[in-house]
Amino acid sequence: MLSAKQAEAIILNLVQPLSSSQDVEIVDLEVAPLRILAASVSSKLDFPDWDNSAMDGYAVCYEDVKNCNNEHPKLLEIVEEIPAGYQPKTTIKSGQAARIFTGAMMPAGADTIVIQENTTREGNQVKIFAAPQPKEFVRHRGSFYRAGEEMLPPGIIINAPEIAVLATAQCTKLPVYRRPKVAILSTGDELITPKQPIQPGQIVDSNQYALASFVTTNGGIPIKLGIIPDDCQQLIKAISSAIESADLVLSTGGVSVGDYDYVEQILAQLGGEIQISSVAVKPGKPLTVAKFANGCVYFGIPGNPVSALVSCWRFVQPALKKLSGLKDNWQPTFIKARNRDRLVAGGKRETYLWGKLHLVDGIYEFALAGGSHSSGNLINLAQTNSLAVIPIGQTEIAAGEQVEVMQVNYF
Ligand SMILES: Nc1nc2c(c(=O)[nH]1)N[C@H]1C(S)=C(S)[C@@H](COP(=O)(O)OP(=O)(O)OC[C@H]3O[C@@H](n4cnc5c(N)ncnc54)[C@H](O)[C@@H]3O)O[C@H]1N2
Ligand code: MOO
Ligand SMILES: [Mg+2]
Repeated sequence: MLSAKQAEAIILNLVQPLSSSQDVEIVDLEVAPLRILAASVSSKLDFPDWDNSAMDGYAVCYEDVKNCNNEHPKLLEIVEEIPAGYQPKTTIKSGQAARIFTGAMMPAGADTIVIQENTTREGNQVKIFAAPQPKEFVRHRGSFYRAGEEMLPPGIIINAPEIAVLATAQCTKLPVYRRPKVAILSTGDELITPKQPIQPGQIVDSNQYALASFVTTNGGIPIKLGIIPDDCQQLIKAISSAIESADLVLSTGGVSVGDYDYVEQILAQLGGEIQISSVAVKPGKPLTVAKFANGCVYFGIPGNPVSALVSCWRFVQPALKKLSGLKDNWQPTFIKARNRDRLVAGGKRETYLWGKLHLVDGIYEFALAGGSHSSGNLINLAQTNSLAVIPIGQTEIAAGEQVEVMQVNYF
């Protein structure tokens, strides 16, 4: 059986990023948060575009004030007042100063700012009590950014800092990758929607909702195709239409060895190349992955609700990230943590136990979710932010020992 790492590598190899020429839409800056930039952004202007003052004080010529101190203050004549947004008119000469405020343009002739705390004002004059450093508190033109250089590279997610940069570049419309389309279907005769009255033997299709939420919070568009009974003809119809309409397909159920588990044979029948039919992980063993000629990658995800979400976190999320145009950081984040509870595993498969990471005095601690760690128990999965990983061959990690933990992150 494939290891989790091998399966991850196969999956990342199967998925190709959206095209930076065809799969792009132009959006307004206001709706750009959490989208992925599809092209490099630059500006025709330097930043800052003119020398300006970083402090409230006086713009002076350094040579005039370089030797002054409390005993020998320097008296300068104030020839102009420069608030932010005002264009200075006067060139500062030796013996002169301009009153200036944070963010205001430096006047010609001056090269240094003296903060007002080191001065006293006497009418039209200012007394300087402390020598500044040469060019102190001047933000020089182009010192943060040179016109024409790349400001933002393609393939990054847009958050508040990037929005600030884009606004500064006056980039009010920008190219982002379209959101990946992810078709979702639940297979199983026993499934009903949360709105239907429940009969004995039936269970609510929670996977459809969980997976749609997972896709949305990972930047994709979920296309919910509903519940498909364990019937070959109906499955063939639903699966082939899913493959035609989406970049990725996620189905749950029907991938194990039961008499009604038809998904893998249907994928092969529809021309899919089966790349993975099981992975040595618990939960999630019967994960089935196929690639279709149109580029669509199909994930046949085990039906148990915990297996379904763990498979999404471990294997679908990297695929979705790569597909979406993100240039790196596709793989989950693994960290070391101190293990609060005793953890046990079967030893035959890499085991994922769900729980919460806490940061205590700068050290991560993993707290196992209470209750059953059955892959059918979705109740104690709520509030999970991480999965403890117990390697193959290991059956126990004692409380207090170090454990590797996979963080369950959203974009
Ligand atoms: N003899 C064996 N039996 C099983 C094996 C095995 O190796 N040998 N593997 C087990 C493992 S591990 C898993 S995981 C499951 C996977 O089963 P399937 O993917 O075929 O899923 P189903 O049989 O259709 O359903 C399993 C379970 O999950 C419930 N389910 C299904 N869909 C949903 C849904 N949309 N929402 C909520 N719950 C759902 C379903 O009712 C079943 O209880 O196979 C084991 N068996
Ligand atoms: O692999 Mo299954 O997901 O153990 O329950
Ligand atoms: Mg089954």
